[in-house]
Amino acid sequence: MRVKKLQNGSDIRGVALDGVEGEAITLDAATASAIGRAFADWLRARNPNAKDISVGVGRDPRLSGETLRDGMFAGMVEGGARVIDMGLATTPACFMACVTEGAKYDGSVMLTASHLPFNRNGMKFFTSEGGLDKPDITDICARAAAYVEAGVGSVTAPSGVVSAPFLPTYAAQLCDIIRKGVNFTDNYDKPLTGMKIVVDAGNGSGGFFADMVLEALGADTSGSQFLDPNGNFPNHSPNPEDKEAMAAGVQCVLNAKADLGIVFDTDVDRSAVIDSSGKEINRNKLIALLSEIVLKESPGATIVTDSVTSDGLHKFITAKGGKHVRFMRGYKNVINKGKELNASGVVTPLMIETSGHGAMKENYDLDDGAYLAVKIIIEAVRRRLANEPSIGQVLETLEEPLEEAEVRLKIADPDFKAYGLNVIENLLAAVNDPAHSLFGKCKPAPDNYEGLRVCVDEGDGRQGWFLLRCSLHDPVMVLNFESQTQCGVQTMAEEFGTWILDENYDKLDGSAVYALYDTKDCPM
Ligand SMILES: O=P(O)(O)OC[C@H]1O[C@H](O)[C@H](O)[C@@H](O)[C@@H]1O
Repeated sequence: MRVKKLQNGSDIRGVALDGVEGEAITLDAATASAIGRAFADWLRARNPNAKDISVGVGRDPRLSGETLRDGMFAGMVEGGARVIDMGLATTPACFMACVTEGAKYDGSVMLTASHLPFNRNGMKFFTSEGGLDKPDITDICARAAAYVEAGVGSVTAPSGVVSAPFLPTYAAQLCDIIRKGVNFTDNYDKPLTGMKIVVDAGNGSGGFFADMVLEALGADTSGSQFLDPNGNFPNHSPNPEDKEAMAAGVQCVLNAKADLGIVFDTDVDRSAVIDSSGKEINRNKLIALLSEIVLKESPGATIVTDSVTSDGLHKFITAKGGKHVRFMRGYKNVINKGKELNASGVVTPLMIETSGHGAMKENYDLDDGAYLAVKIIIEAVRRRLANEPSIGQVLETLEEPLEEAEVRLKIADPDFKAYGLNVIENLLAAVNDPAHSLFGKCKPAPDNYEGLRVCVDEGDGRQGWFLLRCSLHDPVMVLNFESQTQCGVQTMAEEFGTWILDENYDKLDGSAVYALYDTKDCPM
């Protein structure tokens, strides 16, 4: 097993189960044991004087979860740690266990591969300072690789592991936040009485939110769906970016005639909501809604997002008096940028990716889908009682693109990063070259933090854009388009496709972009 290859940015990801052709297991109990021991060592190196190192381990419902957990426990105990089994958990709850009285573990691990298919699994690591960063994971993987090489590491769960489920404590914390947030109702204990809120947890870890939070606060959650944890994810991918998942959530809200619907990803670090009319509030719309909420609390504040957010979102935030920093893709990049701005005195209450990973300064800079849902619920109740327009109506001023598309172009070069950066550099030269006829009326967008975002004048005051960047992890280039014109994406794709053909990029597979214009069907 090549442990170092399992690093995926600030997480660990691998194939943990057989069953998918061509996907051999890369993350087994022995590897988990080595990683567990490495994490215990890493924590000990961080706290050399600590008498005792405690580590909590939680997991999502993946079928490989218990085997990997047992391996981790074995390695951690061999590494001298005291281990606590938190059982079914969410990623943000695992962090909260490091800062909550009564737990306050030195470290925690969440076994999850987010929304990826059933055969994958992975790990996210926390201390009281938040999620570990890329260099920390590199360090842990290097330590683990040495244990794997030396052939040490038991995979049998040690005896005496304490079981201490943390979700009830975490849910009680969320209930308290809602109670304090809506304390203008005369029913402090059950402030959601009279509200119907449904949850679609996609059979991930998020089902607890329906009974332990919403029902505990008096809401009617009947009609909620896929609350039971099931590692086969038999209904839809638990992923608020996924069209099928959102369509299922919309149907759930409409069938139940609910005031609000909430869709979680598997490990609940991401979410989206649906208003009572069935309007999907994910991606740019979710960011807009949360911006509206935080800009009321902190007028003039800065909001950090990833790079693929829409022009409409930028206008929305600035029209509300906020400042928008359109940073890079990658939730850790977005969160770290927000932390950096806050540290330098720039008020930045919200850092959020279009994927639904959203963190707030007031909540430990932690990307927590349940916390975002809590903020939106508080706002929905406030608006209802104040007879203000509903949360869906807030988004009426958010301009939405007429068409949008994302394609991924494979790079067949071992040095794919350098290859991709070179393509981007050449694209910039072509866009800046007035003699270049290819892109006609276009110019680089200001503030490109990654790749190249190109603004395209589509005539009659309309503006589209496309963004070419290197994937954070894969040997691919990612190309996003947004257009305000019918067939505008097709036009931009054709110009881009022609350009890469002219440039003879023999290691860049353009088929996904050609497919956007080979078909005469549009709009997207
Ligand atoms: O660069 P890409 O391949 O599109 O991947 C980007 C994505 O990678 C991971 O999934 C991270 O969790 C996301 O935060 C990030 O947006």
